[in-house]
Amino acid sequence: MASGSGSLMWFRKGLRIHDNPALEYAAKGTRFLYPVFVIDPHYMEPDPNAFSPGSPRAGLNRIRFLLESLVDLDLSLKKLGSRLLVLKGEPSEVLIRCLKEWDITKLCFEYDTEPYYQALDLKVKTGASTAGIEVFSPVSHTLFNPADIIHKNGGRPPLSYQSFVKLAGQPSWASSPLSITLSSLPHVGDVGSCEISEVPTIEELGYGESPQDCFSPFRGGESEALKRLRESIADKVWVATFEKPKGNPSAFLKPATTVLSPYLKFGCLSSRYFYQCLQDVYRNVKRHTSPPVSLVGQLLWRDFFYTVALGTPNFDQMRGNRICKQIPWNDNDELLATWREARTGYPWIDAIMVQLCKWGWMHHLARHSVACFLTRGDLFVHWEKGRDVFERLLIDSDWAINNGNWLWLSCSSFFYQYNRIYSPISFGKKYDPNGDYIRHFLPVLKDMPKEYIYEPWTAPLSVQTKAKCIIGRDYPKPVVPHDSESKECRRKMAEAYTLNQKLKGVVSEEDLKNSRRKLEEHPEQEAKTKRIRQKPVG
Ligand SMILES: Cc1cc2nc3c(=O)[nH]c(=O)nc-3n(C[C@H](O)[C@H](O)[C@H](O)COP(=O)(O)OP(=O)(O)OC[C@H]3O[C@@H](n4cnc5c(N)ncnc54)[C@H](O)[C@@H]3O)c2cc1C
Repeated sequence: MASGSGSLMWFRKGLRIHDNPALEYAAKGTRFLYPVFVIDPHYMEPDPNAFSPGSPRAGLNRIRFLLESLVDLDLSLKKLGSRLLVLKGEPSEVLIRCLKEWDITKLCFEYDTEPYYQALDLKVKTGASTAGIEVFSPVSHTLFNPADIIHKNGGRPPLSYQSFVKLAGQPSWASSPLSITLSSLPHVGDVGSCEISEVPTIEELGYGESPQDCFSPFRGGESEALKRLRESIADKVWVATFEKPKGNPSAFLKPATTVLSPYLKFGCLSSRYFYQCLQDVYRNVKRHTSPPVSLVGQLLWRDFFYTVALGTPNFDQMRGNRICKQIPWNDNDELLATWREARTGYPWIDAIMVQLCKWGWMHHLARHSVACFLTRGDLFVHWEKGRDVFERLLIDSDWAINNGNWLWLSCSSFFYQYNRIYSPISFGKKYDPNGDYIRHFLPVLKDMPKEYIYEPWTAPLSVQTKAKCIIGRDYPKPVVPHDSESKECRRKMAEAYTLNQKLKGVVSEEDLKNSRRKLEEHPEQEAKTKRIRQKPVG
């Protein structure tokens, strides 16, 4: 048995010292404090069969970002007289063993709305409570408590941003300053026989040399988050005039938005602290933009999706999800692979997918473009498949926000104007006529003249030869012809919407099969699909 009673602070997200109510409570009135992070092999161990380096659930960039965040947290804890205890294994088993071994009387961790954590936390809470251990699990990942908003709305989540904002009002904590610094923490007690390690390196986790083409420019950790936040808010005019969706999705040397999403995802940055800093800027300028387009408006979008996700059973799938339109998406894995592997033949789409793979982050409108292209715009592939790719590769991958935005972009929920399709050619050209973004992420096209950079298959052979890029050999021809396929997608969406209306959201498997068959039996469409599979256009 270890040296006496103490508190255990279980870090999962919330990888920070500032504004961390669970950590503060854990540190209060205790002799020993055990700050713990459990490495779940399921999340971290390499998957040799994955299409790109990483584990089954996370790409290498996000694993690296997490490890960097843990190293930074450990350093901060050390400055306060403590350290991070890293353990490995199934988290609930590891935790319950530690609680016993260290004679813990108080267990603290941030409340999490994700289904994975809801199930895990229930196991841990039950184990701890049965042993008479106090459990403190405050809501501090979001501005509001999503459960409070659902309660205020009579037990159902608000389904529009406007109604969400109205219900939410001002956050209760906003009027008093948040706890930003801690001067010291209680020591770590005896760790007994528990196997503790330092934060592992990416190599120690079993990943070989990091491939050069998978290296995000964004470093993880609270220190980096606070630095980035300070830099973002230093330009008061920029903050005051911020308006989304305005902004250039192709800006990569200096992105048009804050790139704070991965830090918010892991809780290296408190969304509440971010919110207070923005309010401070607003107080010091004559006028500023407002939700939904302002920066505070972006944080409210985040809370909106957290609230709907918590209150919607099966939020992350089409089947059994009452807010999701039932659409007979195709399961064409070949089409999916061309999209995922940046082989669609549309440089704007492929460059974005390369940025996803290399950086794990892209601008919001770039995400719009590729999500629309995969689903209702061109390929008509199921949004859940695109969601999975984003979920694994984004460094800011966030269960509620990612699913919410895929539902949105595929016109399955929240947004229903399926006639408005992003052109994979003209949309990017509007922002970047020279195609610098494409040239950077797709160097094979770097010498293609600007007239052809968005449609290289239209370049005469002499131009392709001069640019050292023959279409169909060095870079693919378009996987589908956008003009006709987008028309076809609109037709399928119209048909699916009519069916959904008829069925009022209750669709049986049989109905779905029938509707899929109807679409496939359309002779005109069948002929076209065959033509496309055999011979890509261009
Ligand atoms: C298909 C698709 C999938 C997406 N998946 C994710 C995801 O997994 N994780 C994620 O954080 N964002 C996701 N987004 C939302 C958005 O694209 C990113 O939050 C944003 O681009 C992050 O960049 P930023 O931090 O510079 O944003 P900023 O514009 O600087 O906004 C500040 C913060 O507000 C929040 N925010 C901004 N836009 C949104 C939005 N539309 N919905 C919810 N919160 C928002 C983010 O936390 C962001 O960091 C997705 C968007 C699409 C279209």
